[in-house]
Amino acid sequence: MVKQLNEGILKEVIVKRPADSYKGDYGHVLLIGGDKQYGGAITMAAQAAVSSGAGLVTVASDSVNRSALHSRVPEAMFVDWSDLEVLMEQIDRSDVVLLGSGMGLSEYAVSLVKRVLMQVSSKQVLVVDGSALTIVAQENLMFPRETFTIATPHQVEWERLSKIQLNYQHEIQMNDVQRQMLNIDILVLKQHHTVIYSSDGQTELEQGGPYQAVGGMGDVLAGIIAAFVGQFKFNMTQTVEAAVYAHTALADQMAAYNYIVRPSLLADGMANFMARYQSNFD
Ligand SMILES: NC(=O)C1=CN([C@@H]2O[C@H](COP(=O)(O)OP(=O)(O)OC[C@H]3O[C@@H](n4cnc5c(N)ncnc54)[C@H](OP(=O)(O)O)[C@@H]3O)[C@@H](O)[C@H]2O)[C@@H](O)CC1
Ligand SMILES: Nc1ncnc2c1ncn2[C@@H]1O[C@H](COP(=O)(O)OP(=O)(O)O)[C@@H](O)[C@H]1O
Ligand SMILES: [Mg+2]
Repeated sequence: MVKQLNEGILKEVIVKRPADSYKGDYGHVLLIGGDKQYGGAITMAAQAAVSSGAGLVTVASDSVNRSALHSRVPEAMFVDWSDLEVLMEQIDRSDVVLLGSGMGLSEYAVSLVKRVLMQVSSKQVLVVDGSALTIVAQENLMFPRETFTIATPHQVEWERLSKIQLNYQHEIQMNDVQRQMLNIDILVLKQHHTVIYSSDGQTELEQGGPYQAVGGMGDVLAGIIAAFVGQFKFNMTQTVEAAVYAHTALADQMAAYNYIVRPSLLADGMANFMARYQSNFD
């Protein structure tokens, strides 16, 4: 049976911060993506990660994106992704690695995806989005068994990965079998009513609408998920459910007075949204 997500998940997961905590308690998130064409995608993911409470955010991207990223998200650190030695050190030091938003499909991107999948260990949580999903499918790669892996495909990315055609993706059982075969711990199958698959079962999101059909909306979701799993020491499935619910609940609120929801504004609105839904709020 597919459960429906509701607002209760936010109060379960988004807790008030202890007074004596510091940035190291809230996760070091490394975002790898953004080629010469898609710098905006990784910038929006970084914006979302910072605004959703990640303690430390580092972006590894094509060097062409450095100043644009810093002008929008000065909180984020930057690594040129062509410096593999530094990048591998950054992976070892991070709690969460988000791979793929705006990464593109170049030969270098393919080699980088292979390298990152080899480097991550049981110490990191891996979030795989966008082009990295297409690369994994095209190159017949496997997600690493020892690393907790969250994949966030839209339906065509899922078709490439799972070989399940779009028309058959309502078959819950079939998607779950493919999830397990691919070593994906949590599958966020994005669509009009997004479904989350994990060993805890399936949950569906009833909220959301076409005002979210804007390029970058998925990149922002990936950044929110990465920040949530980096900071909330809670059941992993529920943490991802809270991230998915928060992303769309805020979009619904913004759509009350906007024809479409700009992903970058949604990213910036997350800190305010989380303050309004945190539990133990005095
Ligand atoms: N500002 C930036 O930098 C941005 C950068 N971005 C980055 O771009 C990279 C490529 O990602 P992508 O999703 O744009 O392209 P891809 O994986 O080829 O899939 C599209 C193909 O699938 C088809 N399609 C059919 N149904 C669909 C559905 N429900 N949902 C989606 N697609 C559907 C669609 O059909 P068509 O629309 O052509 O008829 C088309 O043939 C990725 O790394 C991403 O992060 C973007 O986030 C945008 C903002
Ligand atoms: N009509 C819709 N109803 C509900 N959610 C939508 C709709 N269209 C898009 N979305 C949401 O927007 C996001 C789009 O993700 P994705 O296709 O990866 O975008 P991008 O790669 O451009 O950032 C997903 O979270 C998806 O569920
Ligand atoms: Mg996407």
